[in-house]
Amino acid sequence: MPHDAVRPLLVFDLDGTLVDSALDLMGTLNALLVREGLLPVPVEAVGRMVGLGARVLIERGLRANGVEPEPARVDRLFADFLVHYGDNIAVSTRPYPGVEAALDRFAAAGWRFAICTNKPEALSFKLLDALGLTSRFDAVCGGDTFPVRKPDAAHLTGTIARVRGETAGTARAIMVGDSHADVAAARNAAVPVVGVSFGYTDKPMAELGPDVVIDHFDALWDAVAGLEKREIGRA
Ligand SMILES: O=C(O)COP(=O)(O)O
Ligand SMILES: [Mg+2]
Repeated sequence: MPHDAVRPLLVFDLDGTLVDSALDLMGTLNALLVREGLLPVPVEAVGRMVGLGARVLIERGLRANGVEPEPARVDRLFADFLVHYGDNIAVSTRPYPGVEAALDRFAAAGWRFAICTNKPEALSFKLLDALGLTSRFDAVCGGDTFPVRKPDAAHLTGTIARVRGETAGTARAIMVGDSHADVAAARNAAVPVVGVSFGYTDKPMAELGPDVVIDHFDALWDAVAGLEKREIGRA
């Protein structure tokens, strides 16, 4: 197996990419909205609500009710969100079909894995623990791990540096994500990106401009092989 610093690395987004968490995320949002005397939002709205972290999710839930989000109210609801969602984080949430088989296949070929998510870091660990996935990842970096988050490149490059060390660079790292924030972070960091078509986005993934789109985790191997070939051709 090659030296750690040059081992290839898959960096996964979490919500809508590795795990289908829509019911639990929207369930917590709706519990909070109803508690505030507001209307719940339909689960189908997940595509235009999730992707920029819990705070933005709460703001969008308030706006969907025609309420301008005041910072103090968002702070209070964010604290409630952490508790309620933390207690219900894996009621319905499961990995997408084929995730574990794909991880097995890449791991057997020497790949390492990391998570770069806008979900708060503690909740990300809690969810991965509940699903028995934590040990698969060499780094789990949430929306509050660094001073910036996706779509900022530094969230992705910081995640890669956690795995490889500060000086190793981004060669042979590939991002896998479901939203605009993922594609933009990857582009900003000059890292190739696989877009999944089954996650949470208000625009079709193909329109967000990833290098390649997959419809199922079974297609990830060939998609990554194609990107690796292209990168080698370019080097
Ligand atoms: O919590 C969110 O809004 C999004 O999380 P993600 O970055 O894992 O998609
Ligand atoms: Mg996502």
